[in-house]
Amino acid sequence: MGSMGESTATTVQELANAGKPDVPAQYMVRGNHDQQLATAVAAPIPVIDLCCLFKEDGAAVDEASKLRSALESWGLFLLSNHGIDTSMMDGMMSASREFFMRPLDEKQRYTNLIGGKQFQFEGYGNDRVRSPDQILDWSDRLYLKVEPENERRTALWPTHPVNFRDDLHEFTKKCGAVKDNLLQAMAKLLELDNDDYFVDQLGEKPETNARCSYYPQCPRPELVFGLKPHCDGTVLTLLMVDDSVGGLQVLRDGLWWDVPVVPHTLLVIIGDQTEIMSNGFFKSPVHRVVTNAEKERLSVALDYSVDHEREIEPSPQLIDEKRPALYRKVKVKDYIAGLYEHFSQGTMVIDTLQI
Ligand SMILES: O=C(O)CCC(=O)C(=O)O
Ligand SMILES: [Fe+2]
Repeated sequence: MGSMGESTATTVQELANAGKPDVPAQYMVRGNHDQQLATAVAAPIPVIDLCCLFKEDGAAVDEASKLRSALESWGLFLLSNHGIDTSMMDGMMSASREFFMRPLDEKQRYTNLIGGKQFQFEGYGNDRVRSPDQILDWSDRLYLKVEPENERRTALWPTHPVNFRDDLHEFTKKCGAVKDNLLQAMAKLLELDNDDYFVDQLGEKPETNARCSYYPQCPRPELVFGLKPHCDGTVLTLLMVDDSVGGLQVLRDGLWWDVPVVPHTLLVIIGDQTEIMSNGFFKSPVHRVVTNAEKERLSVALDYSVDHEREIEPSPQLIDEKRPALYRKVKVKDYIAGLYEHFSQGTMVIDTLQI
């Protein structure tokens, strides 16, 4: 097991495959976890039709108001008609699934532990362990920076299955267009004078990261998180989830809700950077993944961040006497660093910026 500043050397997949009836204490939720045991209710999360948003008719107006309400309330929504072929989505999901099914020693070639010890963000493995009392998540992950393209560390990109690299490259390209369209639609909703406001804020070297997550079956789902409650620290996340098992939940009004699974939609999750730039008009939701005793689960996410060297702040167009700036200006690099500190402690970094 890892000590301070290291990651765990054991994968969750190995723990799950050992077939023990219990889980190590480090994975068990401690303290106040009454919410963990509560059964969540299916959230009435809307499905937004991307093409419809860009039509020049009444249907577009209705779709935009659906989007506004989703952004102001849930902070996440499902997206249909996004232009990504179902075959490409299925291909990317199965490439990711096949990767996790490869032998452990093969996956370890892409480890996120340099020299078996020192943690780096990219690669295959688990979260960095920062303190002995950190609650660990029941998931393994392959984390890869996909943009800027010239910063890809191809050595960490799996060679098996053989289509993995091409699939991820193509999927990234397609999702990039979806992200730009969404950011334009969001700027329009806020009546910013430039529809490209958010796209421009991304800067010269925006960062996109891919996260393929694998949540093995867990013998103690009532005590163990697949992924502990957090907000995404990005502009937004595009997510493909397993269509055979749920597990993602979102917090609203003090209750946990199940996010419904609709095959071949993309789940869009608003991140903290959008909450800050929109001066809180759009919310970054607290969400988590619960574990399942019978079924393993898989997800593939692309998350989009403003260039780490830039600063973000509420758009001046969204500030007035009635609604002053709600967040301080922050350098994205510092924000992301703070995010991981807070994540391991189970707290929210955005709270530190509130004015
Ligand atoms: O696996 C999922 O459904 C969600 C993953 C997630 O929230 C994240 O990676 O930030
Ligand atoms: Fe997330």
